[in-house]
Amino acid sequence: MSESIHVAVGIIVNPAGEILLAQRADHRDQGGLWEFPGGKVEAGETVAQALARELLEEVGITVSHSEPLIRIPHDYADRTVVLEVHEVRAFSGEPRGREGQPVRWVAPEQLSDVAMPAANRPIVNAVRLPAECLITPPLDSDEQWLSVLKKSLHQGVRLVQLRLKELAAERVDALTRKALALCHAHDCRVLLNADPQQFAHLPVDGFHLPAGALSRYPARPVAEGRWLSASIHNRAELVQAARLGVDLGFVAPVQATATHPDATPLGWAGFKELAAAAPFPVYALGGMQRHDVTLARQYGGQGIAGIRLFVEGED
Ligand SMILES: Nc1nc2c([nH]c(=O)n2[C@H]2C[C@H](O)[C@@H](COP(=O)(O)OP(=O)(O)OP(=O)(O)O)O2)c(=O)[nH]1
Ligand SMILES: [Mg+2]
Repeated sequence: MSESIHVAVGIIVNPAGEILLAQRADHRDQGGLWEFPGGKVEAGETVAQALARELLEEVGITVSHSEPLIRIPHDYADRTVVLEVHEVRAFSGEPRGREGQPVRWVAPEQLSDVAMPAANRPIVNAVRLPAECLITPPLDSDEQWLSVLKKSLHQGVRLVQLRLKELAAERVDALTRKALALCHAHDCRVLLNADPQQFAHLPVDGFHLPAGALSRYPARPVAEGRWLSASIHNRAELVQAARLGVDLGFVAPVQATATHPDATPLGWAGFKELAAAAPFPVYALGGMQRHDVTLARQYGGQGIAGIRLFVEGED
């Protein structure tokens, strides 16, 4: 295969939280589809430099600061691209299509309805997902479990993975419904760690699959429009998760953790390698503290996840 094409892609966010899209001209590859402005990284340029140059050329804005969001390798039939996606919130100038292309602002929740190149699906997921995810602790009592959830919601969590292992189906059902009522009142999305087919009737936002379950499904077991996430500990599981078309992954353990004392930590270097290869956003899991979010982003992750993230004084 020929060498991959590095592309600097800008998620330009306005003060209302909307994202700028531009339409590719019909005669170009991916013609007629909507894209995030950007273009090829030229020899000798950093991604940030290429992005600043492309955004000035294409939409007439001057970038003051950009932050890496996600890196997506993607094979098209005729070429391989690596999209280096940065978020741009600090810029001057009013964006306009300087090459005659139509541009428009779109709310993050509406991005999934726009026709975009295939490589953009994980980018849209990364834009829509928060930087922190709570995983619920082992269940001692319903009250204790729900109180951790409430406390975390008050601290701003916007994504929760409900872990209700080894419970009877009726208990999973009842607790999930209680958690959903709390979470949705706080605009927090809910992933249920349970069999997606068995619990398809629950109005959760998505399902989470443990790594050991990935090989059990011949195809994505969750309809489009609902999230699918997976636990990933190594390259082989990452490949399985990609085969199923998961939307997000939890890579673990990044650091030593009390819940899995026998597992060998990946370290940030191991996390970085898996994050770079993942064609979807990944959270760092295992021994995370809230301030690790900066490191996780730096190493190519979407952010951090953990059971004790929002409980003060613990890791
Ligand atoms: N800019 C941009 N490119 C994307 C997106 N999604 C996606 O698959 N691509 C692909 C399409 C192209 O093969 C490649 C980007 O190249 P480009 O055509 O924008 O490059 P460029 O601005 O430097 O244009 P040119 O001067 O080479 O014509 O990446 C996206 O959201 N934004
Ligand atoms: Mg371009």
